[in-house]
Amino acid sequence: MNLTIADVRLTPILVADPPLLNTQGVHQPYTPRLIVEVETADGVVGVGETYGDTKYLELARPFAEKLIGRQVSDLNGLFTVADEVAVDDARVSGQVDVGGLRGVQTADKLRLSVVSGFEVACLDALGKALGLPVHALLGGKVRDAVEYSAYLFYKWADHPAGVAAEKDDWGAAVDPAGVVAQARLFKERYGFTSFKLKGGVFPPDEEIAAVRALAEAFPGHPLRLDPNGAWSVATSLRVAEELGDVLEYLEDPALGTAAMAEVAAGTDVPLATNMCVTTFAEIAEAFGKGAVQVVLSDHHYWGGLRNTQQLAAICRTFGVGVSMHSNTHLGISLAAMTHVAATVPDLHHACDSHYPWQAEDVLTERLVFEGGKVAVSDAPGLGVELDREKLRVLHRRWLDDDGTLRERDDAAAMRVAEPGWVTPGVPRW
Ligand SMILES: O=C([O-])[C@@H](O)[C@@H](O)[C@H](O)[C@@H](O)C(=O)[O-]
Ligand SMILES: [Mg+2]
Repeated sequence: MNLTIADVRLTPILVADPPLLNTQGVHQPYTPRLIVEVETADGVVGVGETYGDTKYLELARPFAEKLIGRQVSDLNGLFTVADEVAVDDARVSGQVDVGGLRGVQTADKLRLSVVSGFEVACLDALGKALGLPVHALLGGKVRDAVEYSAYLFYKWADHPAGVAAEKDDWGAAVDPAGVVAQARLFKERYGFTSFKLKGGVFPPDEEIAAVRALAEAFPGHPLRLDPNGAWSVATSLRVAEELGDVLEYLEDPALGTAAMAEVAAGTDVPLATNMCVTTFAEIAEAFGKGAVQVVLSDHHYWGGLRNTQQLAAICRTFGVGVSMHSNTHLGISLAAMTHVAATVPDLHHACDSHYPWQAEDVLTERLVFEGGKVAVSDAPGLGVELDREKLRVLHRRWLDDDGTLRERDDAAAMRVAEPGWVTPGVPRW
């Protein structure tokens, strides 16, 4: 068996995305992702996926060249190689990613986001070569299915008139009744039993009313609200007080560790984050201050599946919960999330996933949620197969784009509907 990396292919794509609202604005009609393929000298191909904005591509290209001749089994070596890839300072100093939605922006985090795509591709190739599923390479699954939550968004029925976009069949959701109707659809289509609402879109009282409506429609079901740091400490505490009886946790109510610590000190509602703890360097302060009770790992920016396991071990040590964050992603990443989640013993919350919003994928068969869960595949590697024709079509879309959609920019998308729109200052309420 020859595990030497003989070829690496990078395919940036644009994937259709519905008009989902958040505190920054609205999703663009197409969003960038990067598909990574690693091929061994024996012709075994492993696939990975990560963020596709230009700054990730800029790093992925030199990184890919350095991998030729290395072993797909050399997962630790990926971090050494990453350190050799220069990050343009202009990409990080004073910069935020998607208006701050992905937390702090550092050179290391950019590198790790690139590493994760390659790590998953190497694990997939290694698993296929050895005849083992990825979860086995990570130490073995402790559960046969991984639970996900319905990721509810305020949403328009369509992208603004005149904008080239794919039509979706979810309809609009701009008030409590719309949110409940969307939740019912999620339950009907995928069997989800816990619900997360992306907040920070409307004044807090409207979002409180939406969560109350969800609690009435789905009594006893775990509920979460995530305004992406849009609220002041006082507002966060008021929301916690009003919804404390129905919330499983409140996610990033206020921005930054200091504000989160203040909120945490004033409420018994657990706080979750995918914004103030997104790197190992941020853990000590946040845990020391008791700022967060659940860390939502995103294996893309934490540096892959094995780093996610390390994060889970640190969380366990400090009595902090762990679950998973999601940003727009396709089936390769859902498969990767499912494999690693299957290996984490203390996973007590359903993971997030945007996957139901992505009608397009690059796989021959979509992953399926049954009863809100994805079954953990025991097939070699990730257990997914790349559909080259679908990949070609989505890549063509990326090639044809004039550059405007190659960077995620929710504020720019909002300006199409509201020309004066600027990214709201924080706290917004
Ligand atoms: O897709 C969105 O609009 C979300 O707001 C996303 O960008 C966040 O990273 C995320 O899902 C979250 O939980 O904060
Ligand atoms: Mg969040």
